[in-house]
Amino acid sequence: MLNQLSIENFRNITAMSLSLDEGLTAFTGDNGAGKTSVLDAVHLLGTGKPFSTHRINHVIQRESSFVQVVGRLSAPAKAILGVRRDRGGGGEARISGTPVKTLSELAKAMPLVVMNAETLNVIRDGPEGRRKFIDSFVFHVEQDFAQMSRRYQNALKQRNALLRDRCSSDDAVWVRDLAVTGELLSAARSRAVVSLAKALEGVLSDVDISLPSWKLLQRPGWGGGLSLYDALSASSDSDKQRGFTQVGPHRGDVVFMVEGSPAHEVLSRGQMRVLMAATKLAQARVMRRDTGVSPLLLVDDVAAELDANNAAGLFRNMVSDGFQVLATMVDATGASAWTENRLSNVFHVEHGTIIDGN
Ligand SMILES: Nc1ncnc2c1ncn2[C@@H]1O[C@H](COP(=O)(O)OP(=O)(O)OP(=O)(O)O)[C@@H](O)[C@H]1O
Repeated sequence: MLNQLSIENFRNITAMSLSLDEGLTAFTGDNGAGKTSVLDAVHLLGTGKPFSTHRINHVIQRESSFVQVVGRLSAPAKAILGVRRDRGGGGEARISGTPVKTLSELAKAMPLVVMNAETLNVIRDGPEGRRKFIDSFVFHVEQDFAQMSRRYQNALKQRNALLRDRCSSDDAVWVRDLAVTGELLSAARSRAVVSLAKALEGVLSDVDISLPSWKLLQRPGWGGGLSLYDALSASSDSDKQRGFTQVGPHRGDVVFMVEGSPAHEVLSRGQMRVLMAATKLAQARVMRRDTGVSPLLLVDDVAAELDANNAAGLFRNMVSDGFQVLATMVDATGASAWTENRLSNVFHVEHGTIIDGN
């Protein structure tokens, strides 16, 4: 659990220090007050990167040369996490004073699940967001996934560089590496999809969301019942002509099917967001079950994306499941009722400052 948080120079937050509790903590305030920035700063602390942008300079406060976030954890182990990023590109991340070797150490120390407009719209948006979603989930539940994924991405980069430079005669070693690591990645995604679908059934019934008959499917990124090695060989001439690798898990997808069709053809936008919010809660449940560590839920303005009943059901379940939840909302009138008065704190934010907490 995250007990204490200090943020320096993050967007419009010059300096903020907070004590946090278990259960639901709400950040309220007007548009542009700095609510999302608090959650995004926690994301920087847990992953080394903000969720709002790929460019760290965009979140470093104007006129400042660095951003820094420090958090004190009481569980799964007592630890102090600290991340500092500099405008010039430098920075460091530490866990209890020791510099981390890879940012994934932060994610293991403080696993996060993010629900925001971007993550709730992945069913409607392109496959890249869905791959990112499933991979960030697999990363937590499968030990070797990060290493395997890095090896696959490296082989892909090397082979694509050869294909681009028309030197593909030398690509055999990379094709073998792609085939081996790609099959393993795909199998890991497949296992994740099965456990996610099972947990999602539970969430839908707990929250009382009814959907027409649905399935969650993994598309591996190559077809025809071939091994990846055979698919890469079959696509080799075409890859050489086009200058890039056209088959493999980097072209895979995770698709919700509803009544036999892709969900985005059948469901309303709101229904897709509800389904995805439920899927994120399912993800949190599986992460806790499989790793023994409760993820921290960052829930950004989700009440605005869902109808009152579904929002109430989801928040009630997040809290009764025992997750620590940090959520932004314009005001907290609904939140207290949703959580049956177990709202642990409300911080009112104005101009990047907490002006009221209770
Ligand atoms: N690099 C920066 N330096 C200073 N201020 C910034 C920087 N980047 C963004 N801001 C400002 O930070 C403020 C905080 O935005 P944030 O998204 O946290 O607001 P919010 O309270 O979540 O609002 P909303 O309800 O509209 O989502 C915005 O007013 C934005 O203009």
